[in-house]
Amino acid sequence: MTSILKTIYSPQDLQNLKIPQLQILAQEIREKIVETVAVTGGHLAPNLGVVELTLALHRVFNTSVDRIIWDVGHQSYVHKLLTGRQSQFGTLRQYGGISGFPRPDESVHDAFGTGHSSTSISAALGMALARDLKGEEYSVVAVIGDGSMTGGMAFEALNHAGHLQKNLIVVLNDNEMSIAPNVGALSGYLSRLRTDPKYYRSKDEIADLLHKIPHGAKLLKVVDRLKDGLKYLVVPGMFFEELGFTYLGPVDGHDLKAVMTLLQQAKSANGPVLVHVLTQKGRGYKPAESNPDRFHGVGPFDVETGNIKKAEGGPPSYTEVFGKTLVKLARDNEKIVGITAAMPGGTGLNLFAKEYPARYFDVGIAEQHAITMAAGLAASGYRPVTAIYSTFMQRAYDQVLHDVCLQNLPVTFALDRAGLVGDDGPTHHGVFDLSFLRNIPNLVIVAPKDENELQHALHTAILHPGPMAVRYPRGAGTGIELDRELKALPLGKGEVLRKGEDVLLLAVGNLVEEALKAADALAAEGVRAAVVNPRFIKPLDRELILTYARLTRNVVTIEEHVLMGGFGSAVLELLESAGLADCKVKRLGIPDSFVEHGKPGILKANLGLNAEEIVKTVLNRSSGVKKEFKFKALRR
Ligand SMILES: Cc1ncc(C[n+]2csc(CCOP(=O)(O)OP(=O)(O)O)c2C)c(N)n1
Ligand SMILES: CC(=O)[C@@H](O)[C@H](O)COP(=O)(O)O
Ligand SMILES: [Mg+2]
Repeated sequence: MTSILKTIYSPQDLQNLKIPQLQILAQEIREKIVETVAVTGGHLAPNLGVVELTLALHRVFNTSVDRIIWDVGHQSYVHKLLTGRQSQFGTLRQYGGISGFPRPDESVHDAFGTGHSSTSISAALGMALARDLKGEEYSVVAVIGDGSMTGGMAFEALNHAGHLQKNLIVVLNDNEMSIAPNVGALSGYLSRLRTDPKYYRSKDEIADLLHKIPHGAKLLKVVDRLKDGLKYLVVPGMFFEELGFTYLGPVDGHDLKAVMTLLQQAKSANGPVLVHVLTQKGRGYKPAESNPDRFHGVGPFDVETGNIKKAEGGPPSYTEVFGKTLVKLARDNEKIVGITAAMPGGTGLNLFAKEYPARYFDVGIAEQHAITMAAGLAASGYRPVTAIYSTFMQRAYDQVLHDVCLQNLPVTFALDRAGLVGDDGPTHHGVFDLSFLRNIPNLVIVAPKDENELQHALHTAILHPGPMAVRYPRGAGTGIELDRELKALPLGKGEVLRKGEDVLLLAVGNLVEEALKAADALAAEGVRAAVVNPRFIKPLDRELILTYARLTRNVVTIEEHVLMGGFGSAVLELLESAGLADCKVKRLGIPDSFVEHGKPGILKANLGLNAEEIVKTVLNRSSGVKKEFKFKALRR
């Protein structure tokens, strides 16, 4: 049988397909996504759940003019397949290939860039306002998941949109899952809408009911004369109705015809409309259906078995070491509480949740709330540990500054995924935290060089009487043996790992290992490089850094972070304050541009952030001429 998918070059090609053909197409799309993501890795389960919804959206709306904004955007693969990117689909999330998120620079059909959650309704409202100001006509649709609907921004936008009464459609894709099962009162409410038969009573049923009771007919007339008639008695989705939205649904999100009908109604309605669509995460691929959490974002896997390909017996991830250490620490300290913003698995806090359910809080996708709630707990004698990815902490800047640091409260910020995360790309690289945290008084920042130092850093943070951020990267640790006993790291003290007089290599976190490799290679070239692990980014080990800066008069800073305001900048500030402004300094890091997606190894090499590039930098600087150099890893 010829493939229908192969005949789809643009959404226009969907218009003449009949429902049975669209259903076959849905099956082909699922197969394409499964076979591709099995190789590239990516957000499998979210996409399998929105196949029919995306087809229906493209049948009812024309994305050459209408705007669809995909919240988070991790569920946009179907949309990409339907909008001219089929031939590039195999390059999904690969270096130089198409992104795993919507990107207006990739296609005119991508109306808005996303990656961080709960932005879609605000962006859609902005577009609706612009449309009306310009006197244009098109539909604006925000597609948002039930998890993303727990984010504060989504509520702020619903509140404003309901007030403005602009034409705007919000499609709520309700699969009862965030990455893990969704949490919160709203989630409970949606579940009641889904399952409680009284919410389904039709207007006719209620009319029948009223006719059966004494004076019911009179009551019916009165109610019908009210502004919104029976709606106030019977309409499901009252919460959204009260916010000023017309609520449509719930509808089975895998019933193409029903979804198209409802979207059509939404399109012709006046004012803001919320369409409640029920979908199944992972739909159509058994391993993902039965384990949607595991298949939310997944690495390469075997299609037949669903087994995820993972290097056996490799070192534990930083995340795992963090999770296990927290469990260990919590055993002796009942004041420790763990907080996640909808990422129990990703942050390793699931381990803590299992051991200490009463001291564990998943707040939903609500980083700002998580931090201020932690401040409240800390102000009441607890030791909250908030485990939030570096990139998502960007959301909570003021909460960190105003609610925690200004009051010098003992909150630990466990910043996972600090550095280049790889395939998720610019929306997710954790390369800004040092710049935005370093300037906040009272805050201590530690960047452990390996997973052993991470466990000690976490212990130190919990003992510290004020706020402390511990930043560590995505993925596997170095494989170093973990000390059995946890020890407190002396605050603001670094360590000398290699003595040398010619150049000082100052690397942050996991790049210390690259600096050591570089020092080995430099020694073979006759260059004596000192390697210092600063460990604390704030406060810096002033004495140690200045001693070696005076000795070498030649400093190279290395960080997987933007150069502006980062660690290298802190070193420059230190040198200047000590009258060493004339010391030679080269800062290696990320220039003033966003880093694309790709494997971290490729990205780091491009940025000069591996041992080989560090050596080249040092040799070229000391000789003053570009010297040929063949890198050979010597030890380690
Ligand atoms: C601000 C922010 N915090 C956390 C995340 C990580 N994250 C990505 S998708 C997701 C769950 C989204 O759930 P939902 O919106 O229901 O989409 P589904 O995957 O269920 O389709 C989370 C927590 C994020 N992208 N942005
Ligand atoms: C879409 C999103 O924000 C998350 O699913 C993210 O991709 C998870 O990243 P990790 O794979 O690093 O946990
Ligand atoms: Mg969901």
